[in-house]
Amino acid sequence: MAHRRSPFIRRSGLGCERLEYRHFRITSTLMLDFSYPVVLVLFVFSILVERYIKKNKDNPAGLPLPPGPPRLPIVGNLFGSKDLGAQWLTYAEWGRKYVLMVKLMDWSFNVGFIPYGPSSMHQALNPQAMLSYQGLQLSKVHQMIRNILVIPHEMEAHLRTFTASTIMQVVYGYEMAPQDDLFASIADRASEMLTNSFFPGAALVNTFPMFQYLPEWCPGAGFKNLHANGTAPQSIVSQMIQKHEEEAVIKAVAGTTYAAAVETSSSALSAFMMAMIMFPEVQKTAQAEIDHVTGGTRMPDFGDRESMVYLEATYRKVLRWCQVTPLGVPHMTTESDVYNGYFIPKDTIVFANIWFMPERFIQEDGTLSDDLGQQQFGFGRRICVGKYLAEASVWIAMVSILAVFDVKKAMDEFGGEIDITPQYTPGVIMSQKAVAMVQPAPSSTGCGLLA
Ligand code: HEM
Repeated sequence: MAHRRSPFIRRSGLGCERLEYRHFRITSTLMLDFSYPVVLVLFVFSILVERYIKKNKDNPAGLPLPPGPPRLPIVGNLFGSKDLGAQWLTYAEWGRKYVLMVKLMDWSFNVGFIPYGPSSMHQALNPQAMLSYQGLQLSKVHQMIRNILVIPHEMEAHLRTFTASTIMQVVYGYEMAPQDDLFASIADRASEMLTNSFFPGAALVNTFPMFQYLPEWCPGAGFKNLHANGTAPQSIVSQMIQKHEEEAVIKAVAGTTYAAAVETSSSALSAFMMAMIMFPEVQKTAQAEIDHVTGGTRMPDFGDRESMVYLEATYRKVLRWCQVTPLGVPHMTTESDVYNGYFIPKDTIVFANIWFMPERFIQEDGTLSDDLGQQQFGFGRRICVGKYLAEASVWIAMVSILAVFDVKKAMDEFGGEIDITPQYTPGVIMSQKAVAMVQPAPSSTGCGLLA
């Protein structure tokens, strides 16, 4: 039976490289003695033989691979996506055609991107711990509001600084400089490389372990000094040091957390700004609710969250409307497995395309599920550990911005509104380039509320 590979299921890039490298070496030796066509035939033949032997060993029953688009020898469907900038579109199309992907979610993949034992991280980010960060989050969000007021046209930078400075404090206990922080810029460069390297087609290493190769000067390496002089504020890193975790583990956890947190949270906030520009009536209703709860005389606080139903609905809708990680985070099978009669080879990379599947909110009996739209934080035991922190940060930023500003389209030099074309960046985390402008809302006293 002809075996075709599912679009969602790709061989590990590393596995392919090893295979190609081995054959390439054989090829180059043979090229000294034979003509090119002979070498080519031998090359392809050797691959087929190796695959046949391996397939029979791992899959003695000869089960088929899940259905998928036609694939090329060696590279599989590496180049199959015609939307390399928006892979989730192609994968959604393939999903409808070939696989009901949501069912694959039930798998228990044992993916170990990072040595994830440390309980410190889970303790530091669990719902109870969130109370201890509220003061920090409020101070960071108020700083952001002041920054927006001073330099309103650098909106994206302000959103990013807000998320980065909160995370730096929580993870490293490090107070970032208000602008151009050296460590933040180094960490951002590393994060950018990481988020662009998830897809098997990407040129860079496609898994998290790259963080263990980060040079000493990257965040994660400075913690020894902090510890030595005993002045480190409480943070995930300092707690791990106190528990005598291994240095490599601390680095991996800290670096991963920073990378996982900053881009995602600021992307969600960009989507919020975009939504406020595109749906001004929603903005007005949310602002009216905020003013009703605060009386327009103070900044909103976490204690107001339960009273702001419309804002809560807006928050949930924004996160669903613009899936920050439309393909989730790829997981890799550590063993060969069989699912619904299909053979899933070891080292297969599996994507969960969560980009647009309304069906996930409908139960088998046709009624709506009580899913609150949280799939953007992943699934199963590797679900986003920073979910509660992210929710609190994104919510407080949204409510604070709306309490103080009206969000509008930016103006060009002739005073005309600049139209918005939502654009998504490729990679594992997508973000929108919102062309936004803010001005103090008439209903509030602007930054006077922060005094
Ligand atoms: C809107 C913001 C965020 C979104 C949409 C988001 C989304 C995700 C997703 C989809 C995953 C993969 C889950 C899976 O493998 O199934 C993930 C993992 C992770 N996230 Fe987040 N995240 C956000 C914010 C944060 C924050 C603020 C932190 C840290 C404070 C964080 C830390 C992590 C970590 C450490 C992992 C890896 C967990 C593991 O592999 O076990 N994330 N996130």
